[in-house]
Amino acid sequence: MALSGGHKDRELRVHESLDELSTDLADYIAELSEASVKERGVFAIALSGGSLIGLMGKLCEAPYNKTVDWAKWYIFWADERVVAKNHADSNYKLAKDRLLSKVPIIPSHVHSINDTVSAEEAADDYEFVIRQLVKSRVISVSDISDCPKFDLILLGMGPDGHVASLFPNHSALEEKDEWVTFITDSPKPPPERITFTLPVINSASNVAIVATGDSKAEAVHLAVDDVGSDSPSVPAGVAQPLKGKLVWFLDKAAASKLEGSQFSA
Ligand SMILES: O=C(O)[C@H](O)[C@@H](O)[C@H](O)[C@H](O)COP(=O)(O)O
Repeated sequence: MALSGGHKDRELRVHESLDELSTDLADYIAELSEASVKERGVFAIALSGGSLIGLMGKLCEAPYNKTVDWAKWYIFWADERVVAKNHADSNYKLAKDRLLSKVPIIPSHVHSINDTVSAEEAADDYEFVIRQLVKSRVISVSDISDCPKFDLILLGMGPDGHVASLFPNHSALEEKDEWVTFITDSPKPPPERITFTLPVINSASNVAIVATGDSKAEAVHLAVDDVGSDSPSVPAGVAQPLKGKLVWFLDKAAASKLEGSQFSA
C-alpha cells in the first residue's frame, strides 16, 4: 500500500516497490485518459525519456491494453534529444520500442520532433506543430497564460533535480516567451536537446514527476520540502502547475530524505 501525503494541488505517492509504483502509475494515467476523453474527446499526453518509460510498461498489459481508448491519444515529448529517430539516445525510439508499438495508437497522433534539422530549428518546428494542434483544440489552451494546456505531462527527474531538459542554473529555465526551447550544452549527454519551457509545464492540467532510487533522494528533498531560499533549489521544485495538479511518484529510496518521519527509510 502506498503512503500518500500532500498539500494544495500537490500529492506525494510513496511506494514500497517499483512493481507497486508501476501499477499505480498505469492506473493514474488510465484514469486521466478516461476523464480527458470523456470531457474533450482526446487525451494529449507528453512523455519524457529515461526510466519513466520502463515504469509505464504496465499500460501495455491487461487490463489497460484493452480498456484505454488508445485511438484518442495524442503523444508529444516534453523533451527530446536531437538525434535521429532510430538512434539509441532518442526518447522517441525508447517510447516506441517499449510502449507505443505495443498498443493501438494511431501513428499520425504521435508527434515526434523533426530529426533532420538543427536543435534550434527542431524546437521552432515543434512549437509550430503544437500551435496548430492548439488551434484545432487537440491540445487545450490555458485560460491563465497563452500556453498550451496538456492533459498530462510526464516527467522523470535526474539526480541533479532536472526535469524535461531544464537543468539547474541553465538559462533555458528562465525562458518565458517560447513554448519549446533548445539547448546545445546538456550536462547529461547527448548535449543537444529540445525541451518544453516552464510556462508550458506549469500550464498543464496534470504533471507527474516519477523518481526512484537513492540517487534521487537529495533532489526530491530539495524539490518537495520547504527548504528555504538559502538552500539550492532544483528545477523539479519549480514544476508546479498553476491551476493543475502535480503528483510525485516515488519509491521509498527516493523518498528517504523527505522531511517527516512517515517517508523516512
Ligand atoms: O532526455 C532525458 O534524459 C529525459 O527526458 C530526462 O528528463 C529524464 O527523464 C531524466 O533525466 C530522468 O532520467 P532517469 O529516470 O533515467 O534518471
